[in-house]
Amino acid sequence: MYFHALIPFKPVNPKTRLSSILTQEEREEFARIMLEDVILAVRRTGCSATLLCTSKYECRDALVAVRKEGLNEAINWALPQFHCPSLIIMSDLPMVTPGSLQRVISTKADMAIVPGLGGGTNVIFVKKPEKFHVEYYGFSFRRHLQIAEELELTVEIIDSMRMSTDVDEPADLVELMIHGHGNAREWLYEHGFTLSVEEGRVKVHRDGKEVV
Ligand SMILES: Nc1nc2c(ncn2[C@@H]2O[C@H](COP(=O)(O)OP(=O)(O)OP(=O)(O)O)[C@@H](O)[C@H]2O)c(=O)[nH]1
Ligand SMILES: C[C@H](OP(=O)(O)O)C(=O)O
Repeated sequence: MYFHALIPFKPVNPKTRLSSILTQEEREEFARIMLEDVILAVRRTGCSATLLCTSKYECRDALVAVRKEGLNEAINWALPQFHCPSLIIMSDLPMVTPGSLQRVISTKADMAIVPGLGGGTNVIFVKKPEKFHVEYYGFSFRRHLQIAEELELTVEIIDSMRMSTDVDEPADLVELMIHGHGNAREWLYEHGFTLSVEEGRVKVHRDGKEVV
């Protein structure tokens, strides 16, 4: 099946919730590397990708549309232009694999959705994107199910640790450092992050100092 992926991406000052452990320059580099891991997984499923970027961005492996409006507005601008099954996937899912995406795109339902940690939405696959719209932020997972119900779409909810773990908060690094496989995980180790076990709990250190 041919399908297309939309990946929203904020290249400048991204991942502010990681500001306590990464400088702005590091967050920009880390966000870019997570995005590259996501693009690689998407392309390995045979899918092409378009980035919806808030500012100018060079990418060899995807088309880039610069959209300065907010996340919802950018995606809702793009959706009606796609006349094939479409994937909307966040750029901060560096644990995603082609196999986990394959489960999403092979759904028999009209739509598949993967929740994010804390009520968000990490992946949506919709067979008729021109009819759909998104409402991210807050309890967006519930809102996207409501939108599907209003449109009378059948929905498959996909239970996947790899795709549900978006890297937002310092504590999310633990999962990436344990279960990651790509360049984002490598980047953390190369930049001095390590794991240790103290009093039965897994902790993250950077250059010997506990950060999580
Ligand atoms: N096109 C577009 N994408 C966005 C925008 N804000 C965030 N994104 C992307 O949307 C996805 C989810 O965003 P967040 O998890 O909130 O990422 P973030 O805004 O970089 O992180 P925080 O500053 O910690 O909230 C990521 O792929 C971001 O790169 C925006 O205003 N426009
Ligand atoms: C965009 C938002 O992401 P979060 O802020 O939960 O990472 C959401 O999934 O609705």
